[in-house]
Amino acid sequence: MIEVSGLRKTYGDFAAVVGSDFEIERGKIFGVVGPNGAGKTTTLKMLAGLIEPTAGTATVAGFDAGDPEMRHQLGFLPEESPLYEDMTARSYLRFFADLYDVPRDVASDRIESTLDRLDLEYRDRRLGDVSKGMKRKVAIARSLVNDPDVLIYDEPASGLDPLTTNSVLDFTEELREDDKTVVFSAHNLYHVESVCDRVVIMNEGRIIARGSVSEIREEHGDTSYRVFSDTALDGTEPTADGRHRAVVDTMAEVEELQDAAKAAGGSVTDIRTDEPSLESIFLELTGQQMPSPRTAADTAPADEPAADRHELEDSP
Ligand SMILES: Nc1ncnc2c1ncn2[C@@H]1O[C@H](COP(=O)(O)OP(=O)(O)OP(=O)(O)O)[C@@H](O)[C@H]1O
Repeated sequence: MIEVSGLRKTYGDFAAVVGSDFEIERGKIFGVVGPNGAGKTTTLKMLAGLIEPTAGTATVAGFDAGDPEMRHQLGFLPEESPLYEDMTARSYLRFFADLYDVPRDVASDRIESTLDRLDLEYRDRRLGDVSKGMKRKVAIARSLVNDPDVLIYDEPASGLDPLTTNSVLDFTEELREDDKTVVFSAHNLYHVESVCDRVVIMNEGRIIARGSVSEIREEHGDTSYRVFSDTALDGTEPTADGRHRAVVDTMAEVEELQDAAKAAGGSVTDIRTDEPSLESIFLELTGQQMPSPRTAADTAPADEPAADRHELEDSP
């Protein structure tokens, strides 16, 4: 559904996106994760045809990104989405449905069912008087008025309270059931962990990791195993409950301990796997702390871009 090859965007001698390659299948949810200034918005805007790549290609639903035909297949949610404050949710969404020439009765059903699924109250209240979370939900509903196949959401859950964040992420996940293809960006891995089929982690314009979150955990984190035996072995320490414990990094070492316990006339009684935390993976990959899960920390001001990105090996 989406194919990206060698996608690059430079501003003068500064590379916002250095050269991305990825593919997204129809009906999948794809996360673009990274700290401030990583190049997420630039990537998403190139996919949506809103900015032109310096090099490389992006194809969406068979069209070049930027082809006006592609726009009919696409719903885009910008990071900041100011709404017409004097309109109500209903009138605002009907207005956008008219712009897309959606027949009135179809639009009405679609809008009401989307707002039901988003659990949006106060549909006839002035948008200037509703909460930030409700505004975000209305902006999400707007992305769906033309029933597009592809949705591109820039930080859909950023800066929202935890309840609304969950509701927006759950809704995003549900779009898969409608066979929508969704690309969305987030500052941290928590926001994408349960929702995305695959993710790319970007830093300083580059994709630095890709796969499912569990694949990324496996590849980039240090899994360790706590092995408990009923016999003292080389490398074990006694525990308070009378057992003996060793901590090892590989399954081969676990097996060695099992063999050693057997040879000593005992056995391994328990093996616990300690998965690497998402924070440690993020820190290792990006050199930056991951913002706390689902908090307003997502709205923290952007860091300065790294200076060394000005020394481009791949300037046009
Ligand atoms: N029009 C522009 N001119 C110059 N530099 C730009 C422009 N747009 C973006 N940049 C720079 O490109 C880099 C990537 O920006 P981008 O908005 O894609 O990052 P991001 O990952 O979406 O960050 P955030 O999480 O803060 O939204 C940033 O350093 C930004 O300052």
